[in-house]
Amino acid sequence: MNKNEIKIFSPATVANVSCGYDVLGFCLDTIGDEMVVRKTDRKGIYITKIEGYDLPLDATKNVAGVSALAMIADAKPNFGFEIEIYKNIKPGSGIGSSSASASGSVFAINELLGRPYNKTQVTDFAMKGEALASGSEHADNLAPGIFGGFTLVRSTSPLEVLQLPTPKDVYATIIHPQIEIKTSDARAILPKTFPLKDAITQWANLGSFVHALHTSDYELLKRSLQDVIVEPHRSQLIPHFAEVKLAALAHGALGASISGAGPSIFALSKGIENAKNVEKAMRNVYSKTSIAFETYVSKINTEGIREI
Ligand SMILES: Nc1ncnc2c1ncn2[C@@H]1O[C@H](COP(=O)(O)OP(=O)(O)OP(=O)(O)O)[C@@H](O)[C@H]1O
Ligand SMILES: N[C@@H](CCO)C(=O)O
Repeated sequence: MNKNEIKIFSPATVANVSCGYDVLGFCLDTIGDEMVVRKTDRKGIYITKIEGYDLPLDATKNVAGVSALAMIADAKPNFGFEIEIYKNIKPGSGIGSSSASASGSVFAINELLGRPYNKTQVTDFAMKGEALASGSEHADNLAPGIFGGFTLVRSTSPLEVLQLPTPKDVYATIIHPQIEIKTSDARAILPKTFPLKDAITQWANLGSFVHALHTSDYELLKRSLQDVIVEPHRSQLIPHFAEVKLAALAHGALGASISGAGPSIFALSKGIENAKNVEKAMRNVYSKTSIAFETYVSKINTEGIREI
């Protein structure tokens, strides 16, 4: 018997991970949204409650509704769904706020339907919602949320997601300065073409990063966490980015860069003590400014979205 209602935790995620613009991502554990989804007799998708941030209740204007509508257009159930969203991830934060909603609704509906779709298909429906927020279909926040751990999106059409191994001692530190950067704006400022020598550097780093995950080679991980394509352009949108990055590296981070489209900055470290030292160093930089901020230290969440 399928359930009538489910409550889920939909975690925040870090996309790009320095060397993997639009393809690489990982899943966090200490911050995420909660959602309740229940079956209802009236057909369609109804967002009945949103707490935390001011977002549209209209299902066609909310990423959670858009992905859910795409799923039910395919599944054609003879009932509908009500969605309640309890948001903790600030929209425009760079840690996958829109992605958590777009993937959470379809994960939950798939569970209530008795899991007719596999994780790749769930991600495909979620991409329809994510496109509403960013103006393009990309899955580098969605895939780690749905699959857990580190993921690589080899292709979006057709969608192919590779689940990568998570070395057991890797921890993430996030600093989120409370300014908003819209993903669509951060995408618009990027050049359309790049010098071949930069592309070579970037794909060498991406390949090495994936190899480092497979072999738990922390020194290689450190050398690979570099972005010569996107960071030089987007870092100008984030106050004190260079100081935060330098502070993180000086206090033991393996690497640091912009989380997704920013303004959040992430660092990866070996061991939780290093990750906490990096948090302190990052906080020191912003403490000297008038910009409000939040920080998080998190293990890599290898499960992804889960029922609670
Ligand atoms: N359920 C929702 N949750 C969050 N944002 C939503 C939702 N529905 C619609 N939006 C819109 O999506 C935009 C935020 O998405 P955006 O991709 O810019 O931020 P983000 O998801 O935090 O960033 P990133 O993808 O870089 O991690 C806002 O304009 C917001 O109004
Ligand atoms: N890869 C995306 C992630 C943000 O949604 C970007 O950086 O624009």
